[in-house]
Amino acid sequence: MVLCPVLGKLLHKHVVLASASPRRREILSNAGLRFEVVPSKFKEKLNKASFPTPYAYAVETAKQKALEVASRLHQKDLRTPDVVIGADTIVAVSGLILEKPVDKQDAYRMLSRLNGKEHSVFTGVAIVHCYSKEGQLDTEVSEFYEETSVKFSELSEELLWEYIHSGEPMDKAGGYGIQALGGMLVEYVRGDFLNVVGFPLNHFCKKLVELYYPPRQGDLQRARQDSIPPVDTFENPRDVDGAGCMPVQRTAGSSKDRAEAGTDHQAGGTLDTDCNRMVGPLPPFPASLLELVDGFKVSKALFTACRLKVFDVLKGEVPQKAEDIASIVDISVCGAKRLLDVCATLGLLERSEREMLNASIGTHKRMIEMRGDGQIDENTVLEHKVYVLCSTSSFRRRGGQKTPHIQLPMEPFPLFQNTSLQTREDKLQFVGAMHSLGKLTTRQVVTAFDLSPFASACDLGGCTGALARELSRQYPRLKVTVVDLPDIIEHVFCFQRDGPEMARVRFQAGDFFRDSLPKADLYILSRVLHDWPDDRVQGLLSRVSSSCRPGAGLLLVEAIMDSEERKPRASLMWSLNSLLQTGGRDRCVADYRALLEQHGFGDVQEAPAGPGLTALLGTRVGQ
Ligand SMILES: O=c1[nH]cc([C@@H]2O[C@H](COP(=O)(O)OP(=O)(O)OP(=O)(O)O)[C@@H](O)[C@H]2O)c(=O)[nH]1
Repeated sequence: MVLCPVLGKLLHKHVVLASASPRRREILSNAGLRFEVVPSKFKEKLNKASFPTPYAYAVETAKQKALEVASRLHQKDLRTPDVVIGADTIVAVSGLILEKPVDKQDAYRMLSRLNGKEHSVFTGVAIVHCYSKEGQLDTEVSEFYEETSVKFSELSEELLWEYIHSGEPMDKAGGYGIQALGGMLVEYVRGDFLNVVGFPLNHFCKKLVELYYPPRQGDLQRARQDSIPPVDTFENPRDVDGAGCMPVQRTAGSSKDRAEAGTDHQAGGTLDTDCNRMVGPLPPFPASLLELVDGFKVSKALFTACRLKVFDVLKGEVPQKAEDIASIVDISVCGAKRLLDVCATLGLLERSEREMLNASIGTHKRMIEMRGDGQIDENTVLEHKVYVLCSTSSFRRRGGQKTPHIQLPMEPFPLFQNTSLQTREDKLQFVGAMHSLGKLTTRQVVTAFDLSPFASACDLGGCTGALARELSRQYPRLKVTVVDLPDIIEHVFCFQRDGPEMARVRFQAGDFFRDSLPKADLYILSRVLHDWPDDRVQGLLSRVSSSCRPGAGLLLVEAIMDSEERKPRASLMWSLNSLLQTGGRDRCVADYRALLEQHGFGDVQEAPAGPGLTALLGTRVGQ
């Protein structure tokens, strides 16, 4: 997993580490970077005296190491790498530069110099961007160094020799390895520890930010003025991508990078006028705002349980099973399970094994009922349009029949047939909410896996194309088709302005349950399956599967529940929500894996895809 978002910028590039150092390899791969290792053949014998400072020597050596690898790979007619990283670590003490000892005596000389003193460790780093122009190698070199101070204790001759005989000093700058036995020699370290070990990861990430998100004039001033970053308000769908709704972001990458990605803007950085403006570091995820937005669902679940007299049934403190409670209060078993799960996760019920036990809300019940009655009138239902179906009647068995599931209309996108979403304004508001919500995680979704091997993608139920836009931005060769209902596609223009990435995005109005699916190397179902009842999910996956050639991918993105379907709370709330609105449900990873495998997708991989979301990527096996 990539923790530092800027490392994601290198995710789709051919990155080469021009180093034989196992420590550098470990530091970078632990950080989530994917790269090839090609040790440099550059001989480290530059004339030290010709450099004004020790770090200038380290930086030049790092640069020469990286350039040697870049030109060797280019000449060998291998694929010219996109980025080559070189590094050189040295120790500087009393005006001397110490590199790796050549033998034990040399190690002894070095360690004796360091004994009882403070010294500096410098690592020079070169990041070389490579371009092949008409067969010629063109490079852009960025370089920096990091300094760390290290103080050795007073060490006895005996200890020094014992350490030298361990063999550890031989491949290490200054003759010691701080990360292993050599750590015992060190009294203190001031600065970046990893820099001593061989690679200043923190400074490296900062350098990438500088390269990929160069500051624009006015940013600093704006940052000072905007103590609270502006957020999407959901008020006017046209604002969603409009100016002023997101913190201003910078355009990424070198000019070549941007040209490839189709996001080139004027050098020097004028305002990024294409509308998504998600190219910079990810804006903070508005978790607490979303919690507030969804807060009414929590009280709604409580009031509903009260009105259904769930707590009365349990007041005898005799544990009851969900099935029994369902039967007593006359609701479907499926509805009871989900409502009780939510009540349990809210702490309103205690769970003992597979049974439910009333918790301590008894004495407060009147207050809850009074508030609940005031607000859950079945006609007003908290005046929230999307949640209009959530009333006690939604849980009732239809027509007194003992059906195990709630009966709900199963036409495509029932929300659009919901009486509360009849006007164009209502629909726009709903699509706008979906667009804003989707946009919060598009970047994490499209970078959860390296999708660069795919040439075409089809985002089924892709709504306004927020995900498609980000896909196109991140994968400059990818062509994306968004399929959604005509009612939704009709409103796309309200949310997407033209921009270079949109040239590779096309919209197809249609019903993915009925109409033929466009051919693609990768199909995407992002937050779609949970909206549909099981038979519809099976039908949709089977349609996708038969549209896939062997090797094609299917990317599922969903909020995942734990295997017992007891947490997280947000997923339980979503699952209850899905049941009430569309008859769907959220699932655990094993269920989604099983679904993928059942429909011919193997090698299923799993990765986080933003707050609360998980992505699963399966590959269609041969038919
Ligand atoms: O505490 C520690 N200090 C230094 C090291 C390791 O020392 C070497 C430094 O050598 P250099 O920078 O020339 O790198 P090489 O190993 O020769 O690999 P290249 O192919 O990149 O030239 C480096 O490996 C540090 O990791 C240490 O481990 N601990």
